[in-house]
Amino acid sequence: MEGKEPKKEQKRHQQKHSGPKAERKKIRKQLGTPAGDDERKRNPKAFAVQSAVRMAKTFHRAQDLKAKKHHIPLVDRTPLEPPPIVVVVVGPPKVGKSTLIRCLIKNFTRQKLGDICGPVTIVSGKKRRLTFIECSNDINTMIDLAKVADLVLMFIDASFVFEMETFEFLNICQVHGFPRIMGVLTHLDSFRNNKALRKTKKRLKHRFWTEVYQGAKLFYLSGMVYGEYQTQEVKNLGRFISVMKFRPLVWQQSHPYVVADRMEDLTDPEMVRVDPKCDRTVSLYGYLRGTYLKNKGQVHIPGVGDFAVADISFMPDPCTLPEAQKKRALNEKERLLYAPMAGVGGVVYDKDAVYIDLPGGHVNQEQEEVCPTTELVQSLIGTHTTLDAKMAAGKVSLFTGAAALTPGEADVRTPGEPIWDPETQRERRKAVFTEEEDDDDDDSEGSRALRWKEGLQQKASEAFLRQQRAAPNLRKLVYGTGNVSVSVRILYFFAVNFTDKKHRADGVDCSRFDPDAARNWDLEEMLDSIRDCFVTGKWEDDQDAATLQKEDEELYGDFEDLETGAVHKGKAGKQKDQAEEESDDDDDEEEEKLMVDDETQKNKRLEKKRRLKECFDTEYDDGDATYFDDLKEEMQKQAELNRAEFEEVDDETRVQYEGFRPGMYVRLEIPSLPCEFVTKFDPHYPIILGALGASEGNVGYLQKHRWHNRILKTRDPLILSLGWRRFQTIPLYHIEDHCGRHRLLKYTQHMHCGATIWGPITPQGTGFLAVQSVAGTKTSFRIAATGVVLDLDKSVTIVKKLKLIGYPYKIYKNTSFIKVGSTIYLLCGRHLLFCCRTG
Ligand SMILES: Nc1nc2c(ncn2[C@@H]2O[C@H](COP(=O)(O)OP(=O)(O)OP(=O)(O)O)[C@@H](O)[C@H]2O)c(=O)[nH]1
Repeated sequence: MEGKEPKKEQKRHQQKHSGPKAERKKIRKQLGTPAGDDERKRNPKAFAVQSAVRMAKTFHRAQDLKAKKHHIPLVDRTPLEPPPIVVVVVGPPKVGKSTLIRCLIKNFTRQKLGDICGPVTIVSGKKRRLTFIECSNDINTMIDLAKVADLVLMFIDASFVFEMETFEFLNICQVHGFPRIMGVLTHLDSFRNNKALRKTKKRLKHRFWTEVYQGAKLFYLSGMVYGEYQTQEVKNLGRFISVMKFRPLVWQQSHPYVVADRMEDLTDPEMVRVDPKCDRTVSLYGYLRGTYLKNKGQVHIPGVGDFAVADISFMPDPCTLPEAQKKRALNEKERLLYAPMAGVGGVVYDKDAVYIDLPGGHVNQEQEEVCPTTELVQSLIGTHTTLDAKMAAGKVSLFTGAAALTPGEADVRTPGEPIWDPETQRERRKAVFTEEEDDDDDDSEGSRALRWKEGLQQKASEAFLRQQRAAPNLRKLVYGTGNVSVSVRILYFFAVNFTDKKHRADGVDCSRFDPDAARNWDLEEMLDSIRDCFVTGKWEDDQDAATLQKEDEELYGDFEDLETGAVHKGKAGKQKDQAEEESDDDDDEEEEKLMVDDETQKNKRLEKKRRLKECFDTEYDDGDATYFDDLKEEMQKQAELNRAEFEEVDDETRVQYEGFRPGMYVRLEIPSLPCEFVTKFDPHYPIILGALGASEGNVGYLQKHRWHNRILKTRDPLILSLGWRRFQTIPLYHIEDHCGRHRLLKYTQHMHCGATIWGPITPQGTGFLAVQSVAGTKTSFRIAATGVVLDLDKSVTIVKKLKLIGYPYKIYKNTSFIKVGSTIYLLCGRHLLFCCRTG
């Protein structure tokens, strides 16, 4: 048998079809018992509670998470044809906002759009339309757009990490209801090192999660190809947006509002010629959102004011959803794009104007190729700063890898101060966190080198213990444990204490085999000597195993099932009964009768119980449904009923009954708007029309934002954003005393305090925020305070501390009259009215 042995084919595994194991498997398959269950039964110790404290903690945590998910179900008022979803694209300047909007529009509609000017509406799918709005870094724009956003795409420049704009917008969102927020990381191609990229991604993701919620989506845009983001990444992002679900926000659901995407000046040109500053009549167009809007109401335009609407009418939808329910994707004709402010609208013919969209007219002109001859001229035109400014902005790096220093900041730059970016020619406001330094592994290298010396003694004792446990005890192995007791005291190292020295000296060497000591187990005496060592033996004189077992049976053998009334007898009991039975042969028949009676009674009882349980189940248990589900179902039914009521009626009649419903494309005519609205019109600023009520006194509750680096002073004007409005007001800060009175504060302190302001009536519980100035982006963190409306009251009593010096005029028992100037004050004994200091 040399050399090549024919290759044996491996025997394949044969599945067992019979035997106990196969039977067990079959039963498990039939019952559908999960494998874990079986393991739990087989090895109960492994699954037993190890620590009651940890168990309690885990349980509490699970319950907390469960309870957090519960919320009062909100009525779904989304109309059958909902308005386009407002996607607000936010981020610091030059982070890539316009580029992404352009890419997304191209992805959905196959059209190129040059300048992103005003809202851009597109049909993104069979049932969804999207309105993209780019948010500039003006605080007013940020505040207004946070109120109407359904989805926020938050851009973060990974090469520069977080900037103040991001946190400002997040803070605004927290106050005005929290829309869905998705992070987008750009400039990832600026990382040369893969490890640094991975670390940055991770760090930014966790920081983002802290601000938004754990697990919030963060998209990575890994680089650009020919001035655009990678097609596949844009496609994925687009897909994500098209299927995203939104939770209705309370403020948005309860207020009708329009984000205007078109504006027409209807003022008579003759009037403008005569008086260029005359009030203008303007018509604004947009999708109605939120809830139903009645004709001829009042609307507020943030930044402009309150205006009565002269006329509202609905128009044909310029960006209609596909009519028939389709199974496949949209065809080219259905991929609509509507952006009148950017000059795209197809053919629009209505009351105010006729628009004819010329295809290709809006194609990005900037992206034309730059030929080498014009490159120099182009670069000269593109220069925004002089050489001096560039020199001043230049940076020097003293050591390789060290942070670059500008001339001015060589020694005085504090964290959080604006940083000049010569590439983008702008100041960037980096957000600095204290914990970031802890995370930074590279920085803490030196300190880590010294840290190993901490707690040396404890570490040594732990290591010794570990070693002791792990190493096999050779003494035990060789000499056995029989006659030597060793105690090691751990606290004092190596203080081994042999307590049984004498015993040990006389001990038998168990390492040797002693043939004399071998016992002959065939002898009866030898067996007798160990007979009582077992369970069945007689351990002690008065404790025989057999008698003990008997006693146990007598004690615990009998028991009565209190539910069914049946009596179970132990073995001993039964034997006793048998003896009795034998003696009472005559009563047998009677007993049989009784037994039958017992049986029928038991059955009756069981039947009664079963019926009661059924009744209980039908009343309280509705399968797996809970109260929450019932509530939701009820709301759903009501919503369907409401929808069905006007389903057959045409839009004209319907509008008269229920008002304009959300999702309609409406035109609002507003007379007497200030002329600046038209003359200074900039489509990059959003125009929002929000419906509202009347003005009155208003009291708010306020806390200074911990990031704002100045304290707020009573009577210093503050700009508040409350409801739809932004307005300037003079707050009075106060704090509640132990006796319930409001004491005036000169300055806000680093804690919660009350603020009384004069402002428009807004429902209690509405959030608001305050800024000291809306101009520019100079200050580090612009949001001065955030809070919530606590109370609506015209008259509030705020007391102020007064310091008066006077002399006792008269003293009567516990009361003193003090004279300050010509006024006499009453001073009670218990200092209820005043605090008195004598001296
Ligand atoms: N290398 C690189 N460049 C990018 C990336 N994203 C954007 N850019 C470039 O950054 C520049 C600014 O992009 P924009 O889309 O205009 O940025 P923006 O946020 O709209 O800027 P503003 O409208 O001025 O606030 C463009 O030249 C882009 O090519 C990126 O991920 N990597």
